[in-house]
Amino acid sequence: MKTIRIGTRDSELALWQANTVKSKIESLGYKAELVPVKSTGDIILDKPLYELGITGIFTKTLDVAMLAGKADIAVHSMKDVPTLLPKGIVKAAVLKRAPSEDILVHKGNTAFFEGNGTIATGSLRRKAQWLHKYPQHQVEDLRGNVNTRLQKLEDNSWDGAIFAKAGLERIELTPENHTVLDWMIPAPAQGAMLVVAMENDTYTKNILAKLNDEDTDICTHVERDFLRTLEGGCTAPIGALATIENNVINFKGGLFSLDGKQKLIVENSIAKESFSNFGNICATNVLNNGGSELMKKIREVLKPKSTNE
Ligand SMILES: NCc1[nH]cc(CCC(=O)O)c1CC(=O)O
Repeated sequence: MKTIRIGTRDSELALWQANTVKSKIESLGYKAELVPVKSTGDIILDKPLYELGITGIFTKTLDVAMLAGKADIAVHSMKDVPTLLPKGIVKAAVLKRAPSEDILVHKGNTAFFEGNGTIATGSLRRKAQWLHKYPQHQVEDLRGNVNTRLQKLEDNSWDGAIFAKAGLERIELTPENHTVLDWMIPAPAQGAMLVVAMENDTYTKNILAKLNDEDTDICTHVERDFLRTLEGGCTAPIGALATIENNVINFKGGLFSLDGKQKLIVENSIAKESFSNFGNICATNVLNNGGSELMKKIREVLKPKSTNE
C-alpha cells in the first residue's frame, strides 16, 4: 500500500495538525508519514508579516515540497492559505472547524481595559479591531509561532497579546488569564484546517474526501470568497465568519481602516444551497458602501506588500 507523505512545518501547532490528519488517515485503514519542511514564515521574525512582501509565507515552502514530489499532501491552518492555490495543488479536505474566536491572553490584572493599555499582535485585522474598540490603547507588533509569542508576552511589559483560540487549544497552552474576544470578527477560515493534495493524485484525493466536513467547507468557501473579492490581491484588515444553522448560512464580515477608526460591516443570511456566490455578494455590498474608497486608501499605504494575517 502507498504511504501518503504529509509535508509539515516543525512548529508545535503545525506538527499537531499534521499528526491529527495522519491519525485520521490511519483510522481509515491507510498509511501516512510526516515529512518535515522549514518555512520562511517561521524563520524571519524581525519584521511584521505584512512587510515581508510575500503572499502565503507559511504555505509556500510546503507548496514547493509538494511540487518537487517530496510530499503528497500538506495540512494548513486554512486562514494562512492564499485564496488562490498554486497550479497543480488542490483542496482535498476541510476538517470540521475548531473554535473560530480570537482571545486576549493577559497577565491577571485587567485594569488596562479601562485605561492606557498596550497589547501586542502582528495582525492588521486584530490591530484595527482592537483600536476601534479601545482607541486609547497602543498596539505593538508581535511575530513568531504561538509558543514564541506566548514567551514574548511574558518577557515584555505589554498588558496582553491576541491569539486564535483554536491554536492555543490544539497545543494545550491556553493560559488561565485570558478573555475570549467574542466581539472581534475572526480571520476568514480561522479555526479550520485545510488539507491540500496534487490535482492528479486520485488515490490520495479519494481518501481525503472522506475527511471533508461539508458545513466547514461551505462556510470557509463563503469567507474566503468575501476576502478575495474585497482585497483584490492586497492585504487589508478584513474579518469574516459564516455559520450554518437549520440550513441557513449566517454571515458577518468587516473591513477596517488600518488605524481602526473606520469600520464597514455586512451581516447577511442565505439558504445553505445558495452558498456558491454568497461571499462575493457580501463583499460587493461592502465595496458599494464605502469599501472601494477604503480599500484604495489601504492599498496606497500597503502597496506593494501583501500577505495573509
Ligand atoms: N497567524 C498564525 C496562525 N495561523 C493559524 C493559527 C491558529 C489556528 C487557526 O487560527 O486556525 C495561528 C496562530 C494565531 O493566529 O494565533
